[in-house]
Amino acid sequence: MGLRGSKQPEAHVLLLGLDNAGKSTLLYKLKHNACVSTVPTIGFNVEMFEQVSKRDDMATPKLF
Ligand SMILES: Nc1nc2c(ncn2[C@@H]2O[C@H](COP(=O)(O)OP(=O)(O)OP(=O)(O)O)[C@@H](O)[C@H]2O)c(=O)[nH]1
Ligand SMILES: [Mg+2]
Repeated sequence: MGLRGSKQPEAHVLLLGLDNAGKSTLLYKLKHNACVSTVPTIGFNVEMFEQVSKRDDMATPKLF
């Protein structure tokens, strides 16, 4: 892991919370770096991320 040419490690992340807690908003903010209008999710949302943001990018997250 971490060696040049080696495969990036994969992670599966489960985001849980109460109804209307902001799960979808957070998911799409992280995915698209944009604040999107949401409707209550029926079932669940699945998104794939190609690369995790660098630590510095996440140091001061601004959702709104
Ligand atoms: N003030 C404030 N409102 C937020 C924040 N995050 C989300 N919201 C609002 O909360 C409401 C619900 O957000 P969602 O992301 O749809 O919540 P959810 O957890 O996915 O809801 P369900 O899919 O019904 O479980 C929306 O009106 C958002 O705009 C936040 O950090 N601050
Ligand atoms: Mg939702």
